Amino acid sequence: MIERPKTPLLDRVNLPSDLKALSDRQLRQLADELRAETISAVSVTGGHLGAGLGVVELTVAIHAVFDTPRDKLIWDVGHQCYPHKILTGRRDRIRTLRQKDGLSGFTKRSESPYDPFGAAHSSTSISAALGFAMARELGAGDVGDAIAVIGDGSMSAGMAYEAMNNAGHLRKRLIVILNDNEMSIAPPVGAMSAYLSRLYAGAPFQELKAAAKGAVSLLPEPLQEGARRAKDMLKHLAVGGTLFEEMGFSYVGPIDGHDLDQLLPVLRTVKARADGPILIHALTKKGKGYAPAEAAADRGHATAQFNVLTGEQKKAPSNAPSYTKVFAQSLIREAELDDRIVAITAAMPDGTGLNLFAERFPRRCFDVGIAEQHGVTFSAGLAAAGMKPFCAMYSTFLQRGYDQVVHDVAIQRLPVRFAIDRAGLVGADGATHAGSFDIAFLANLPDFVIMAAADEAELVHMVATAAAIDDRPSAFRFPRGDGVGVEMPERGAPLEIGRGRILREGGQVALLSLGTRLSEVLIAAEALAQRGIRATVADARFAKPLDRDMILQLARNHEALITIEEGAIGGFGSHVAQLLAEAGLFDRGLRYRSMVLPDTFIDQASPADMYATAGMNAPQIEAKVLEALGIAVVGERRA
Ligand SMILES: Cc1ncc(C[n+]2csc(CCOP(=O)(O)OP(=O)(O)O)c2C)c(N)n1
Ligand SMILES: CC(=O)[C@@H](O)[C@H](O)COP(=O)(O)O
Ligand SMILES: [Mg+2]
Repeated sequence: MIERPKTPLLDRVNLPSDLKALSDRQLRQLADELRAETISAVSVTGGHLGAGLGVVELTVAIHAVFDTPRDKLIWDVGHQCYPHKILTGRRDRIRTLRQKDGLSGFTKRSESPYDPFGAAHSSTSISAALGFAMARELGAGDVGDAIAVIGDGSMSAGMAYEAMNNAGHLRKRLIVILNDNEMSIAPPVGAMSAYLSRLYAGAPFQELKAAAKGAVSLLPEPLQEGARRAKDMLKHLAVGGTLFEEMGFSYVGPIDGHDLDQLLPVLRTVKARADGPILIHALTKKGKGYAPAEAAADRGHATAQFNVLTGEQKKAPSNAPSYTKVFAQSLIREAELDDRIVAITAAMPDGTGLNLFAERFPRRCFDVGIAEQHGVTFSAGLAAAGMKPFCAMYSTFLQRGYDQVVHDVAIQRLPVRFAIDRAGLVGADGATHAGSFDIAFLANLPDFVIMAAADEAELVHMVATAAAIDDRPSAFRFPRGDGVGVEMPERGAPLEIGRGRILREGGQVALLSLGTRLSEVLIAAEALAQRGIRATVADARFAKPLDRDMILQLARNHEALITIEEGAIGGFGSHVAQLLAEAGLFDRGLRYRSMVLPDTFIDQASPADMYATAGMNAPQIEAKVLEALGIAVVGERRA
């Protein structure tokens, strides 16, 4: 178990500059304390545990050797940055991680000068670091070294190679640390992952190669002797380069990323001698030093609050299945009937539920790595060849594949089905992971069919509908978390395309909901009834094509029409407004309001709190109706 040292060094460290006074032996002690503090903090807050535990020694070594914040340390994704936050003046707030008004779970420029570049989506670090490096070369600002720390999973994304390609061409000093723990969220896939494993297996080969190049001193001490001995042998051998060297990087490694006796000398040497792009390959263990994390299938990637002694997580009980599970089970049922159905995930098999699909249909499920752009076009290729691809992505990550959605899918009218999980506000991951934009960025594409599930039963039908749409692209969206507990259909029945449904007849005001705000709308309608206001409630089901007949009827037969959706401006409400304007209904005095996410990025909190901030919970819907009808409420408190 984790033991707290008697004289904590961590108490003497507030900023990285405090590390400069510590000996290497003390840095080792500090690393142990930092690991214990990280575990303790995450046990209280929940969050990304395994990745941070894997970089504790790297974090200490980088801050001990380099001069942050002048040197720019850029963590890829940023989910491993908790130890970094503790060492950079944020220890006093570390138990507010991912909470409302607390520290972000990722790096964030507005939070600290030690976070020079924010992240949360992967594979951006080398590009950003190269930007800093070139700004330094051009004399801009007070910029020292630029150091990107990128994981092996994040190395599967095209952006990382685009950046290395550029860096190899520019040939300026740039430090990339490849944090290779042989894990993404799930075990990593792909040829690159296999290549890194071969480099790992070939550690002695690196000694030989370094010897061949006379670069022995760049190796950590324990490897130097072997390399020296190998030198004679090498006189007669030809030694090839790693992929990184072929791309213009010097390559150092692989080294043990938990051994400060290797990390410190390598980083010091690199700091003293690097004169171009250099990649340090560090081997680490995700979850290192905390047995329950090391033993977990995901190596403790993300966790709820937990008991430090047992590792047991505290999870809230639920009476309803998660939307993700309902999607996966529905897709499996459809796929049992149609062997053209295939599923695609970009490194999120568990998060999208496709792990279940893969168990049932291993040959029909593709994990393409963190490669959303490729995943979309790969799906388009499958569709063009007559398959029925379900491309399952989180709303926020689909953003990365937008040109592919437009150029490869929509323009060619290919029937790719986008299963968009984590639609709407997601909670603790905050603004970077909010699924705010997909309705807007898809609904403006000609011929797309776009659905939003109001509850988990609706989701079953939408999966069946998407399976049946074979002549054009389609998408259905659903939120993070559990359903509302409605009765579930035996199996999905395809919906009529572009038809909504009326759930409650009122007559005075019409509330037209798209997605899971429906339950809040129904609560608001009930509260309005208590005031004697009769509200009609409709579920649009489709953001595209719109149910024109239903919407025009609602507009003509009510004093006011209010739309509500879990998406940013420019989505469903804008399309409804366009329809109403074209039909001349504004000229006839219709009171129309559109409730959308506000034009601001909302920081992390619980989803309910975030929706309160967005003004989209039941009391705020009720207030919107009163305002639209011109009814003043005096002396009432509103949530
Ligand atoms: C563009 C994008 N797609 C997917 C994700 C979800 N995601 C977060 S971390 C992660 C795995 C990263 O693996 P790696 O870089 O090896 O870091 P590790 O967790 O192993 O330290 C994934 C897929 C993301 N953050 N960004
Ligand atoms: C860092 C990252 O991008 C993922 O780990 C993400 O936090 C997962 O989110 P879910 O918990 O919604 O699957
Ligand atoms: Mg990894």
